[in-house]
Amino acid sequence: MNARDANARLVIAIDGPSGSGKSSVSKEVARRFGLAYLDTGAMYRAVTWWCLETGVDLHDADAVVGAAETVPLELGTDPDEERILVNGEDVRAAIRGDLVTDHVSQVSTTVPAREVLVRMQQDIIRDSGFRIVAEGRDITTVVAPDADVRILLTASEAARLARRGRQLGAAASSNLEAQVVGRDAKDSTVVNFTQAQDGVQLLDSSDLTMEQTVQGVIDLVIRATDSTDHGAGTAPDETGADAPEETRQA
Ligand SMILES: Nc1ncnc2c1ncn2[C@@H]1O[C@H](COP(=O)(O)OP(=O)(O)OP(=O)(O)O)[C@@H](O)[C@H]1O
Ligand SMILES: Nc1ccn([C@H]2C[C@H](O)[C@@H](COP(=O)(O)O)O2)c(=O)n1
Repeated sequence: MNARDANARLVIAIDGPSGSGKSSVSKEVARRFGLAYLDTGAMYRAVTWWCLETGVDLHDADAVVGAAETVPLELGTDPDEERILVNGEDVRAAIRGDLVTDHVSQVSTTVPAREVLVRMQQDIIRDSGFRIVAEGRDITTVVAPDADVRILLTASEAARLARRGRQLGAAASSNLEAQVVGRDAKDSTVVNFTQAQDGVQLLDSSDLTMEQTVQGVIDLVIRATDSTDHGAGTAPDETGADAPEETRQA
């Protein structure tokens, strides 16, 4: 398999804790390889929003599973155009708000609800023609353990808190540490996204810029998929990233 072949299967699975850069990096990697992009965290958030909206008791596991099974969710996979509709309503902003962020772990720690969402995620990966970057907490281990490239993207707690603080700016909650570190602690009770499992490559982005992290992922993809391309570390399209390394922009 060659990552540059536009028809070849290429499933890239990326897991990691909150604020490690999964979404931003995955979207950019998807653009450069011409792949679809799946934000599985958005699915947990959308189900949480739907439960809150329809008065589902988040402590009632059966009701949460029912909501996961019936949520009228439309999720796009274009890395250039985020599309998340629930019951026809655009929920992109609402699902990132404090209310959903503070409650989402109640859905993500309901194991039978996870099973419903995992099946949906596997369907989306299949429907992409197996040409997709999927990111979350259990993609490398549960959703797509057979992915062509499996990466655990980490960053130190300090780096993740600083990034999330910068990202939210004035909108940052006084609860930021709980929203990042506390949420990871809750989610870690049902999935392991802190240690790389066998066959999963660890990429620590604590001291890397966004571009260096994107390039780090691209290098891992090329190494995993093209044995003749070791060390080339070049991206696959006409953006200039395909040029020899020394001619590319930093
Ligand atoms: N290597 C990096 N260096 C500096 N900033 C980064 C880096 N990677 C990501 N960021 C920034 O950190 C912020 C958080 O990144 P992102 O939302 O992609 O994280 P995430 O892992 O998807 O988080 P979550 O799982 O909570 O959604 C963004 O503003 C992003 O631009
Ligand atoms: N595969 C996944 C994706 C996400 N989650 C949980 C973890 C988070 O608390 C929540 C929202 O994710 P985010 O948007 O912050 O990436 O969903 C999960 O358990 N498994």
